[in-house]
Amino acid sequence: MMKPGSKLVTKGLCIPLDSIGHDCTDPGGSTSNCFLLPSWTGRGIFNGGLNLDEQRHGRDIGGGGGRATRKRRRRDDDGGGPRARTILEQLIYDEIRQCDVCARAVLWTPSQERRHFQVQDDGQSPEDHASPQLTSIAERLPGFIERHIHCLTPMPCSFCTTEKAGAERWCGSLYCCADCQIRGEEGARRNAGRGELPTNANETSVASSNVSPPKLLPPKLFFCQSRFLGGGKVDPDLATEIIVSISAIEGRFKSIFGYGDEDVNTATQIIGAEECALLITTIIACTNPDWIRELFVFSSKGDECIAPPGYINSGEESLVEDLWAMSRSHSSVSDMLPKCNCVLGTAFPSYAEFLRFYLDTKRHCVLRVNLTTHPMLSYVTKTMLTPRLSEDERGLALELLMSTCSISDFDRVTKYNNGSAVHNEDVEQSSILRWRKAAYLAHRFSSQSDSDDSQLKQIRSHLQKSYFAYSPCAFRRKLHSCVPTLALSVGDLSRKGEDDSRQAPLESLNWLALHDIPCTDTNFDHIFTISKLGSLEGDLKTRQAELKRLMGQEFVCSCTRCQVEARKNDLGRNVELHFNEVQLRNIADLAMQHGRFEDASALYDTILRTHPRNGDVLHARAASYLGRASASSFAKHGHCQGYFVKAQRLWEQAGSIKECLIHPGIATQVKKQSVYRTLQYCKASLSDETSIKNNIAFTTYLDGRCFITNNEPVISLEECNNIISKAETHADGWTTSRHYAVPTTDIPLHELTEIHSWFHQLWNEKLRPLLRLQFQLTGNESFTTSNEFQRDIFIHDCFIVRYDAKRQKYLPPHLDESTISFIIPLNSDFKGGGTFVHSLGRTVAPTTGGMMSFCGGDLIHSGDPVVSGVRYIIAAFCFVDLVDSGTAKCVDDQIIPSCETDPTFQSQKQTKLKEILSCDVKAAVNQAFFFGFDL
Ligand SMILES: O=C(O)CCC(=O)C(=O)O
Ligand SMILES: [Fe+2]
Repeated sequence: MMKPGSKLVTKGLCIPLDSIGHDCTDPGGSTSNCFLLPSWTGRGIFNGGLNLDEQRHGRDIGGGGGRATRKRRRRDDDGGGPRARTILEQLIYDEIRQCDVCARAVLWTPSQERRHFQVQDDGQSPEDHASPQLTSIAERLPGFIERHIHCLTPMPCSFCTTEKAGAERWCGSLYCCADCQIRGEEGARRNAGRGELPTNANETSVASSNVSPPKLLPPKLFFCQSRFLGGGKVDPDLATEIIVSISAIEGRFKSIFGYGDEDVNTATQIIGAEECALLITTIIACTNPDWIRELFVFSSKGDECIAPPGYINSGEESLVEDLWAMSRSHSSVSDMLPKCNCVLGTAFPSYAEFLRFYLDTKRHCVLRVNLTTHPMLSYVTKTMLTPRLSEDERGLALELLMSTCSISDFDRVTKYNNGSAVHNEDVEQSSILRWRKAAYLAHRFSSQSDSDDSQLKQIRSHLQKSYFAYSPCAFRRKLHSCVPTLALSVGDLSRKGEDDSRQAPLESLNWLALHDIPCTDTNFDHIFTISKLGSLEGDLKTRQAELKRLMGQEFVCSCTRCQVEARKNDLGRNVELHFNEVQLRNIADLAMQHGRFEDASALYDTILRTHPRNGDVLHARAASYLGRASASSFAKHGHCQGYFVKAQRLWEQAGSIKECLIHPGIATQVKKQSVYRTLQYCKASLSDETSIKNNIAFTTYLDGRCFITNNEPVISLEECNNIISKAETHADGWTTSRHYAVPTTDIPLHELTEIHSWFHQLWNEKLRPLLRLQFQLTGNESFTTSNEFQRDIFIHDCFIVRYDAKRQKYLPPHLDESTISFIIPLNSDFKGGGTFVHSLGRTVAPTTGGMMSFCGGDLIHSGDPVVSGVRYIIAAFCFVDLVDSGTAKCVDDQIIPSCETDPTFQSQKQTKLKEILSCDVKAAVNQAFFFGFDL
């Protein structure tokens, strides 16, 4: 803290006007020490929302310079009341200019130097060397100077983050050390030519201060999906810290606006609901400049609701620039909140008016957001072009979509599909996805029975609700990392751990721990990092280039991921790397989430060199093989290039390591291997199998990518009923979150012990030969690399699925993680349902006990909504892979410890396995730890 009485040396001064306005301490609104800021806020200013609109006068600060598209309205009605005419105000008017650094209104001293504050901590009283007027202000308003001395307290530089005494203050909220100050090349380029402000070309300080600070971006608002690894946990002590700091912000929010949770309506009076909704557009847009135009267009809703024409398609002085400028202006909620006072109790008549206010003041507001106009949803409306739906139905579908599908879910589903190999004819998939989903929802709506009315009402009331959203800019000062620990996540904390996250309403923004965050460091800045990149999926070069573009040419990211990737060639080799296991693990897990399985494999291998018995890493390593297996194109290779078999062998070996027994993931895989006899088939000789003839007739669709059996079932009606009854009486009940992106309500077959031997026989005698025949796995060796290998089909996951009109009715469009999937309907006493295959353009449903088989990883399909009754099916994900004569080893065998052969251990293992598998694996998987705050 600066000592009282520190000397303020002002060689020219840049003082954000709004901070002066806020300094007014005159509760009665007397004129003595109030400032009126003419036409600046676009509304009246301080003092309890007193609207001084009519009194606005003064010079046009924009003055024709600055940004061409953002000229301030000039008010020449200079006849304001006495309040407007205090000497002080006049002084200030004379000194108002637009700061060329922060682009806000500032006081400007006659010396016209573009320097900001400098502090000399010599214990002398404040003094202004350059401006008698300001000295005069200082004398009359001691608090005013104090305030700025306070502001000049050495701060961590916003750009390099080192705390430096005498760091300079760029503007209302950015602190920049001298080193960074001269680096803002990007800013300088952008500022060049905006010569409206008084300059003195002969003074070097002018030249150097013509440099804008490097751009700092708000965090990207992205939605974390935990594919294999279930999110992260945060050390409880750290979590408390964050919650404390966040509630402090929230407390500030409440005290500023003077209301608590109960008085939520106040907030909508601040800015109309419509505007709020559009502001969240802005907020989201701020997180990704590339979205802005699109989002603004999509969020247009009639004339009063669109951004003024000048802001769209206006070339280089575009909205994007403005938005970035805004995001630079404030660094914390407490910094920005006081400035919202000026509009307390008012609503903007139109979006244009609001936007003008927003852009002119550059105030990030805490807002109430009405989700009915959420841009994401408008976007959905726009692309929802289904001919099946009438206008009304479309509206209803949209409503229902909003109520049942969180953005994160929407994002996940589309991402999931976009990320996978998709056949050419499915290029329209994303729009199909949207309308298809909407169609389901419309369908669901139209099938609402009377008893569901209350649910509908609930949905409707949910839609009427509006929500608070903090601008992510508030958290802008968090450090960037290409392997961030945090992401902002939308959702309701009270529902954490619930099975169906798709149902979570968008009631809060939370910080989501992307992986475990241990409390190892007292410097939270380094622990809590976010990504400022739009996408983390790029390689080192791409990311560094993008970061330079975003943060300034000098910016070099030195996060662990960048460091590790710079040494990519050393991964997996016997070279000292100096990265710890946790760091490598986080980077590898991120690669898994991105589907960069090769990168992930190399990183896991590196960890396994030093921690060969780490169950988590072995499991993840096997999962990376499986990822590569499902990324292999069946059409191109005809098999998984050995990766499925490698994954299985690794799980087998991991399951034989003492330390790995307690690992639920490995235990499950080992159990599946024994139920589906995966390894037995992997090692079996195929000669006897190829002779199996199948006499089950089927019809071929889509050039051999989809088959449906004709009339003869593969399992009898009695068998179907038996499975249903076994499933319905299964002690552990139905699971709803086994599959990460599009979960079904199901029971895995490996849990239904009573039917294991029946299923094995069915697989061996009917299903496997039939599938081998359909997908030509026999007699077509052109896909294999040598005579040593033959192709075969393996089950990776098989489960009984349950749909009903009241719980899970349908399954959204998706691709399976499989080479081949099959579906066997177990009953027919329901309405609706069936498998919709998008390339076929219709819903297919084999007879009960019949089988539909298809390239699950290539064909988009979905489960049509069940309208009444309950639909049961067996579904399975299978992989086609290469099998050798039974002796092949994984290429990476050397990194895997050998199996324990001790017989005592083997029997302990069996007991332990049973124990693990009887416990609630679901709970173990749902370990993501959320922390944050309700809004
Ligand atoms: O319900 C259906 O017919 C489709 C099921 C499905 O696609 C799946 O479980 O992956
Ligand atoms: Fe599927």
